[in-house]
Amino acid sequence: MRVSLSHSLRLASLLTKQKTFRLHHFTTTATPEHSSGSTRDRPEPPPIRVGLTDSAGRGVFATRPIGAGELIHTAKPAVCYPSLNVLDTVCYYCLRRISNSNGSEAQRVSFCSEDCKRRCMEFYDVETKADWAAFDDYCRTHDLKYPFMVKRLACMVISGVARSDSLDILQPANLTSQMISRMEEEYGLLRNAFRKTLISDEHVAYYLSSNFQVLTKQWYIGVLARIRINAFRIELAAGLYEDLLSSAAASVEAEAAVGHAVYILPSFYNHDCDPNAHIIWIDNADAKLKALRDVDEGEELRICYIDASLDRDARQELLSRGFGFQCNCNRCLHGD
Ligand SMILES: C[S@@+](CC[C@H](N)C(=O)[O-])C[C@H]1O[C@@H](n2cnc3c(N)ncnc32)[C@H](O)[C@@H]1O
Repeated sequence: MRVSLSHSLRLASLLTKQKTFRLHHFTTTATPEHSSGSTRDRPEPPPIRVGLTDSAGRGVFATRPIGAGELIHTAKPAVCYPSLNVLDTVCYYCLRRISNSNGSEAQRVSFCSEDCKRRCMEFYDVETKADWAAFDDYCRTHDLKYPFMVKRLACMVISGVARSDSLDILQPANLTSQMISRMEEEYGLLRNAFRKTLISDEHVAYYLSSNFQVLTKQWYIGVLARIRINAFRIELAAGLYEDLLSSAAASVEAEAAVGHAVYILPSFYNHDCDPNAHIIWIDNADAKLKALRDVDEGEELRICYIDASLDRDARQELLSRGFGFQCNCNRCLHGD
């Protein structure tokens, strides 16, 4: 299907806005081999465009032939959060593994570098001023991971380092009334966490007064609905996998998850059970999108959201339950 020009332009403008207001959190770079001469310092835009597909909403298309194994682009998370069981062994900001935890007893989180610490402090300051006991306890008891990302985003918004609408461009999940009720309960705990302690802090109170009112119940539910469909579980591949060409993300032998993250551009990649691209993480939450095979100009780039080695019924069940769609990729259509 041809993409309408007005749609492309509207999307391009939205993406441009996203880039400008969140440069710190959303950057992409093209493969370095394609920069040369005077443009060396200015990375070329990635060889892709976002457009409409026939049957899967928006998708990512190659704007030139892309070779197997080529790094298509990288992406920094819009928001990420470490898995609770590795809180003391990964960087609280970028999710890099750290062998010697440098978190103090009081702080209980660690950073891999001064740079990560500095970036994180922009919003971690706000986080530490609130009382998260009830919120954290609720999430742990109910084995919920995504609300921790909303908690971080809320702190980023209050601190002024992220906009409250920074995930609005992403597709939201359809929510049942049961899901909404639970989110409302979580939201109450989030509000209380801030209410309990922030008022006494002048510095935070200042940010709170200008940024907190946008963090409504609708905001919380909207963000979670987007995280639900677009969050990636991050498993760091060892360095030697950097040049691995032939395995889909789900089949890369990786260590256990270090956390979850949401990105902007990578969220536009649709799913295929026989994908031509994959997303990998080498050192930290920075995502690398790579071509798994030669891709023609104009071809849609798709990644695999799940374990591609599962049988058709299991894949369909997972995709329907987790993402709310019926996969009609060639593999599924041929019953493979
Ligand atoms: C991460 S988003 C991908 C981008 C999305 N198409 C959009 O417009 O923002 C995932 C959603 O895209 C759609 N999708 C992705 N892969 C699909 C597929 N193979 N078949 C049908 N829908 C698909 C589903 O609605 C799914 O919930």
